[in-house]
Amino acid sequence: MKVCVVSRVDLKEPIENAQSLGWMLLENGHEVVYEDSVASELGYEGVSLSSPDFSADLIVVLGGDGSVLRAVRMLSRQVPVVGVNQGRVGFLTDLEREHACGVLSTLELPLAVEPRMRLSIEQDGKLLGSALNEAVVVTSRPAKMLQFATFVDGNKIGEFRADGLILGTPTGSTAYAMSAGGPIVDPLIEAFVLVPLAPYMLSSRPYLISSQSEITVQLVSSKPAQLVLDGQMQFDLGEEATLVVRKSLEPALFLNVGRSFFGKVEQKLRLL
Ligand SMILES: NC(=O)c1ccc[n+]([C@@H]2O[C@H](COP(=O)([O-])OP(=O)(O)OC[C@H]3O[C@@H](n4cnc5c(N)ncnc54)[C@H](O)[C@@H]3O)[C@@H](O)[C@H]2O)c1
Ligand SMILES: Nc1ncnc2c1ncn2[C@@H]1O[C@H](COP(=O)(O)OP(=O)(O)OP(=O)(O)O)[C@@H](O)[C@H]1O
Repeated sequence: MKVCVVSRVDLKEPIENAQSLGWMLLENGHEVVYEDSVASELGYEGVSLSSPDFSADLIVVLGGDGSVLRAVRMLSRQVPVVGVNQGRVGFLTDLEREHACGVLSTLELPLAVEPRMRLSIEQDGKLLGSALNEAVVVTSRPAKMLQFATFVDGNKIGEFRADGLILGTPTGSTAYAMSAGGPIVDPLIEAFVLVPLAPYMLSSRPYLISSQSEITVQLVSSKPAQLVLDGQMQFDLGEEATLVVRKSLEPALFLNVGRSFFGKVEQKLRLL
């Protein structure tokens, strides 16, 4: 099996662990490559996840949620990913450090994989990018409200004023959408979660919408706004921008290590 090791590079410990994990995998007969940024820290030649000819059977990410989101985003083509928690929360990292070597040394092909829905976001027919957690539209000017009109398959579902709007996936339902009052969604369900951010109305409810639908978000106000994908990619939206969001044809692929989603909700999110 060919394994690509990715690590956050802002801390020494994950880089050292990436090295020892790589050695352990080699001893177990696997081929090991390192992603460019960690490879350069270790003095190796690395591989780029975004290269069109990148290939691996598995990507092991040492880091937190940001590192997993980053790795999935960089991939030119989705391959199975598993995170080893070296972050604060690590909700998307299914392996804790103490169990990582034990689990990874016993892996064999074919791997058990869980597809995770992603979003595909377009503006004026042009693809802006994909998101595993969410697309957020927020005002560029703090404490100013935006006005949105939202449509599902062309049918208007509402027009409201708010600080912003989150359009998330089940994977993202435990992230920003949760903080904004959205439901926790089992990632085995495929759906969009639409949650307004601080809507200016007496009552507002989040929506759970079929993944087969096409969602349109229209900025009615002409105030400056930004689109942020997974907290990592930012776009300035022009006046009265219209975004179309669909289910991406390429889901992220998470290695299934048998960790219960609801167990993680209890262990990692109850006492944040
Ligand atoms: N108020 C909020 O809750 C809020 C605000 C901004 C961004 N975010 C989230 O941060 C994500 C980016 O993560 P980052 O680590 O690069 O940024 P970050 O460093 O700002 O941390 C965001 C926090 O959200 C957690 N998180 C991220 N994805 C998660 C998921 N799917 N389930 C549960 N927890 C999750 C991370 O562990 C981290 O503690 C964005 O996609 C967004 O969902 C949350
Ligand atoms: N290989 C990398 N190269 C450069 N920056 C990286 C790399 N991996 C991660 N980062 C950045 O390092 C920072 C910390 O990463 P990460 O989100 O994984 O840890 P955390 O915030 O401690 O954990 P969590 O998100 O689980 O709470 C983030 O800003 C992330 O984008």
